[in-house]
Amino acid sequence: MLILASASPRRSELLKQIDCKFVCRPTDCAEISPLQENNPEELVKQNAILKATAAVIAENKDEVILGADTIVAYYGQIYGKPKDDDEAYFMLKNLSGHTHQVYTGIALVCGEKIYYDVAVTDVTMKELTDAEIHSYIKSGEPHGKAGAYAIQGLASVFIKKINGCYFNVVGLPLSCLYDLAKKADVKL
Ligand SMILES: Cc1cn([C@H]2C[C@H](O)[C@@H](COP(=O)(O)OP(=O)(O)OP(=O)(O)O)O2)c(=O)[nH]c1=O
Repeated sequence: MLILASASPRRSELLKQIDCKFVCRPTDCAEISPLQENNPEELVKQNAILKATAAVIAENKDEVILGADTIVAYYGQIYGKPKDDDEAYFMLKNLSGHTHQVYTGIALVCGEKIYYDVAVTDVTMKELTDAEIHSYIKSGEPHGKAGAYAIQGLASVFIKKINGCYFNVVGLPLSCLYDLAKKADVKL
């Protein structure tokens, strides 16, 4: 049985999209912050592993547990989920008119073994006016999204170009997960 160690509705939706049977088991584990680890690839890898291992139940040894973590990286800065509207404004103002990277780490815990991988996608955002940013923040969509936007939502009209996996940006790089599951000999 696959366990999704996540509260993200996006991750659930993406797993359903590939007809995967799973159960959600979100945890409240302490994550590593960008202040502790400023390498984006390392940060999402470690947090994906932390989330997956936190969901392990010792007696259920045959479970396979999936954890994931998504962040936005722009010019040496790492943006997670904005804590309030001001931080959302700061992130969107900086991302406006530029190309940034979205990193998602995925980890599969299978008994004693841990398999992991990291996907990265370049996303180019249009130049946004202050009015556009404020009206977008008012929609509430930035809340709970790394980098304060959702490519799959209202922010889709702000996206000029992407290079890499779209599903990675939404929170779960599906082709990367497929390859990792094959490596781990797990059926999705
Ligand atoms: C950039 C971007 C991020 N996101 C979301 C995906 C993730 O849910 C979220 C990043 O936060 P995460 O900390 O990766 O995940 P989460 O807190 O939502 O869920 P959990 O830790 O329980 O697994 O940002 C989008 O939905 N669309 C986007 O375009």
